[in-house]
Formats: sequence, structure tokens, C-alpha cells
Amino acid sequence: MRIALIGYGKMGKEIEQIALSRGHQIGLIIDQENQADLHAENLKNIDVAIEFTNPDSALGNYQICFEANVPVVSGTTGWLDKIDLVKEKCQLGSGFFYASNFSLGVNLFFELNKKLAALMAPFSEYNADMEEIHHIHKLDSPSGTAITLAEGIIENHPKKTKWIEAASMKEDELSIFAKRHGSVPGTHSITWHSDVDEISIQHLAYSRKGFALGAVLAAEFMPEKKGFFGMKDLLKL
Ligand SMILES: NC(=O)c1ccc[n+]([C@@H]2O[C@H](COP(=O)([O-])OP(=O)(O)OC[C@H]3O[C@@H](n4cnc5c(N)ncnc54)[C@H](O)[C@@H]3O)[C@@H](O)[C@H]2O)c1
Ligand SMILES: O=C(O)C1=N[C@H](C(=O)O)CCC1
Repeated sequence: MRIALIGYGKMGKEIEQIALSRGHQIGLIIDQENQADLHAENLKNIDVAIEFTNPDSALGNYQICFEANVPVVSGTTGWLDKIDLVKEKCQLGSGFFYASNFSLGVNLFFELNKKLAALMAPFSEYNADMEEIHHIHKLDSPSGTAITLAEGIIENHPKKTKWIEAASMKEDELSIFAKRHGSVPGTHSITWHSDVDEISIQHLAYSRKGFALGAVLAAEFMPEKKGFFGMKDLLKL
């Protein structure tokens, strides 16, 4: 496959290594300095674009790819307030794959988190909170992964109706504590506390390799696809 990398930062470079090792070609690399090169002519022989930039640039990049009929895999977080615009484009025939976290381990963790929340539903003596830790360069907070985890709890626990990024004493609010340290690739923990004990689950990424491999597998899934896809479609979870 010929891949366009849009965003050649920490993730773009990691994805390049995995894509080359799986026999793909990188046909185009776009970063901030040459963003004007992202246009239909340069996308002509591209099978799929992989986009990891930032919350402000993502939607514009998707639109250019959609106009050029190139499917997009994106992991950029912090832009989901505009997701309806992307879904509308997908209904009109564009192809888009999104995951707040592309790693297999995190996607298994999403399922475990939902099951634990459902198990806790009848036991009001337990209350949950969440901690996420990432590197100091991360722009968005809480992480996209933390928001997906929070949504998994809210869907499966009748008392939780919203998340907040602060300590809350309200029973219906799930507290998320976002911390930024050094070069941490991504750690997410959920703890259910009672007066007598606690149960914690944690996912800790050792590096960005798991995210990058998931993004390349998503890219391999996308050529010729139309519609909006996610990790559930890829992993059949
Ligand atoms: N879904 C996942 O599994 C996953 C994993 C890691 C990171 N992320 C997300 O991916 C995004 C990128 O992460 P990163 O660690 O690679 O960040 P990064 O800052 O290292 O890289 C982003 C790159 O995008 C470039 N850029 C900025 N504006 C651009 C534009 N208009 N066009 C093209 N390139 C542009 C920057 O110059 C930079 O090189 C973030 O939103 C992060 O939260 C998601
Ligand atoms: O390094 C980042 O930035 C990460 N972003 C994603 C998120 O916001 O959840 C995935 C983990 C790494």
C-alpha cells in the first residue's frame, strides 16, 4: 500500500517504521512546515492517509483527503466535538477510521472496564475514579483514552452520568485525574473504592509501538472502504 503520513511527529515516525517493516511504501509525508503540500494532486496515488497531528488541524486534513477520495485513519485526540461533520461525510461515501487508542491492549482494557462497571452497578458501597498519566508535551486533557474509558463506565453504571476533570463528591460524577510527567507514553488506571478495600485495573504502555501497529493494521483494513470504522470493526470485539 502507498500511505500518506499526515503529522510526522512522535507517532508519525513510529508509524513509518512499522509500515515499512510490513512492506508498505510511504508516498507522502506532511508536517507543519509543508502542510500546503496536502492537496489532491499529491494524494493521487495514495491508498490511505494516516493522520496524527493535533486537535486544531485534524478536521481540515480529513476534509482534504475526503475531497481526494482517500480514506483516512486518524488517532488525533481532542477534536471529537466536530465528529458529526465527519460522520456526515462518511454517509456520503468517505472512508474514515478513528480510535482514541489504537493499541490492542487498551482495546481489551476498554472491554474489561465496561464489564467491571457493570459488575459494580448493584454495589453502591463502591465508587470509581480514574487517573491518566502522559508525557509533558501532550496538548489535550484528559486523554482521549480516558474519555473513552469514562464513557464505558457511564454506559454500564446507572449512578454515573458524567465525568469531570476534578475531584468530585457527587455520586453521579466520575472524577478523572490527569497527570503529566516526563516522557510517559500513556498509563490509565480505574479504581473502585469502598470503605474497606479497593479494586484497581490499569493499562500501562511501555512505548508507542502498540499504538503505531494498531494504526497500520487499521490502514490495511481501509482501502476501498466507505463509512465510519473503529477498533471494534478491526478486532471484532
Ligand atoms: N489514538 C492513539 O492511539 C494515539 C496514540 C498516540 C497519540 N495520539 C494522538 O495523536 C496526536 C499526535 O501525537 P504525537 O505524539 O505524534 O504528537 P507530536 O506533537 O509528536 O506530532 C504531531 C505532529 O503534527 C504536526 N502538525 C501540526 N499541525 C499540522 C498540520 N496542519 N498538518 C500536518 N502536520 C501538522 C506537528 O508539527 C508534529 O510534528 C495527538 O492528538 C495525540 O493525542 C493518539
Ligand atoms: O501521547 C499521546 O498524546 C496519547 N494520546 C492518546 C490519548 O489521548 O488517549 C493515546 C495515548 C497516547
